[in-house]
Order: sequence, then structure tokens, then C-alpha cells
Amino acid sequence: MSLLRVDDLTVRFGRSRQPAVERVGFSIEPGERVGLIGESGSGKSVTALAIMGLLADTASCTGSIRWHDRELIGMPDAEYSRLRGEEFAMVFQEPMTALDPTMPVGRQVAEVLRLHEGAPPGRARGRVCEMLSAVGLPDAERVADSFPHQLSGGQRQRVLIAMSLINTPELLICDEPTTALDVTVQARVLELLRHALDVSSSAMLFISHDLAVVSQMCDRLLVMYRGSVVEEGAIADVLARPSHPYTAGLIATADIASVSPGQRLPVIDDFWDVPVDVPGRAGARRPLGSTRRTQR
Ligand SMILES: Nc1ncnc2c1ncn2[C@@H]1O[C@H](COP(=O)(O)OP(=O)(O)OP(=O)(O)O)[C@@H](O)[C@H]1O
Repeated sequence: MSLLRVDDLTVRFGRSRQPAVERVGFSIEPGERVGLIGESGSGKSVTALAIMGLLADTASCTGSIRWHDRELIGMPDAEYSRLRGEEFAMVFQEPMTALDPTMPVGRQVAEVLRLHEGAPPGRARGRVCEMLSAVGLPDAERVADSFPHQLSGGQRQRVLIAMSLINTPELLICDEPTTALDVTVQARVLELLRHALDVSSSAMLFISHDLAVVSQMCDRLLVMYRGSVVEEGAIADVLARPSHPYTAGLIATADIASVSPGQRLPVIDDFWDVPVDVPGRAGARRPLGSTRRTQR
């Protein structure tokens, strides 16, 4: 049985007729690292938030999200929040907004442990410092006593990774975890994330715009386009034989070998005009040759 199985997931906000995510389906096996790539607005974050049960109140969700043998859609809040942080966790794009500015970061990491394990404060402190060291923060005692604004962006993101992995979740969802960091720090944070996952054996859903980074971090790739998954496969297979024109365009414009981690790949911003092979959805039909390239 898959760790996570998403079937026919459709998410709408308010009275919008156009779903943000439409009939999305994929699964993640234990320990597997899956990349989710797509243009801005294609529905990557909404898919992640639906799995985490953290969508805005205005969202309505249909379909199925199964965690092991349990259905997450419609699960009572108390039960959902027990799973969140303990069995699956998420690292967000912007560490400053994900951390409480009024509390030392060590206490915030300890809080996650306490909530899920009931660890007494003394023991929690030791575990927190161990975890901060494990994500490449050597001066763990000092970092633990610091407030978020006293740390650099890279340090804050490491704190969030420590926080998300401290309960050894079976699945870690990373939503553009290094986008807010500068390029050299991004490479280091990605390296330690990979190492931390090796140690915890957690599976990962890694969301990015960046094909180069995804191809370094993941085994399998999902490509989202206008709210739907249009391509799925082992990274090497997709790169060698993309089946959807959007993926082909993305790969064609991406000189993957020459792009260092964190550096943006060129994207094609006229792909809205490429037909989308989703039942029931009418797309404009302009040929791929009429696209233009831009650099983000
Ligand atoms: N709270 C919300 N209310 C209304 N619409 C929303 C809300 N959150 C997301 N959307 C819409 O859902 C669609 C998908 O957004 P989503 O954030 O998943 O895109 P994304 O692929 O993650 O983009 P990016 O790469 O820029 O983060 C967008 O059209 C967005 O405007």
C-alpha cells in the first residue's frame, strides 16, 4: 500500500468556476522522493496544502487523499493535527513567516516535540540541540536561544527543516524550501536536506519551479500544468522522453547540466496556449512553435 495516494483531487476557492486543482492523482511510496514542478499558479502549493489539511476556509475539496489506509478529506481537525507534524510535515517557502518572531527558535522546535511526544522540557532541549546540529547548525545552543530575526535566512530555513524532521515524519513536503535564500546558501541547505532525509528515511514531495534542483533531489517527477498533473515518471525517463508538450518545452529551454542548484531555469510564459490533455477541459490550441522564452 502506498504511503500517500491522491485520487481525483479537485480544489475550488469560493464560487470560482475554474478549479485551482482539477482531478489530480498520484501516489508516493515509503522513502520515495517525488518532485512536483510547474509554472507559477499551476496548483502545486494548493495540492500540498490540501494534503496537509491547511487550505483556506473558502476552499472546497473533492476526491480522495489516502494516508496509509485512512482518508484525509473530511478527517476531524483534532485527528488531522495529530498526523500533521508527527506522520507528515511541511517546510514552507518563507521561513520568517513560518516562525513565531516572539519566541526563541529552540522553544519553537521543542514545542513540536512536546505536542507530539509529550517530551519533558529538559529532555526536549537535548533533542532540539541534537537536531539543530544535524541540520548543519554547529552552534546549536546559541541558535536555540536566538529569536528568528537574530538568524540569517539560511539558518532560519535550517531551523524549519529541523522542526519538520524532529518527529521523524514518514513524509516531508517541501514547498520551494530554498527560493527565499541566496544561491550559495540554497545549495548548502539542499545538501543538508538530502542528508537529513537519508538519515530519517522519510519520503519527500519536493515542490519547485526549478527542474535542475528537482532532478538533483528526486527520483520521480510530476509535472503540473493549469491545475492538472500532465506528466509523471522517473526523472531520467521524463527528461529523455517527455510526453506532454509543456514538459518538452520546459526541458528544451533548460540546460540542466549548466544550471547550479537554486538558479532559475528559463521558463516559457506562453504555455497557457498549449492544449492540455485533461478530460472535459477545453484549451486554446496554439502550436508550440509560437512560444517565446523568458528568463526569471
Ligand atoms: N486562498 C486562495 N483563494 C483563492 N485562490 C487561491 C488561493 N490559494 C491559491 N489560489 C489560486 O489557486 C491557483 C493555484 O495556486 P498555487 O498557489 O497552488 O500555485 P503554485 O503552482 O504553487 O504557484 P507558485 O509556484 O507561484 O507558488 C492560483 O490560481 C491561485 O490564485
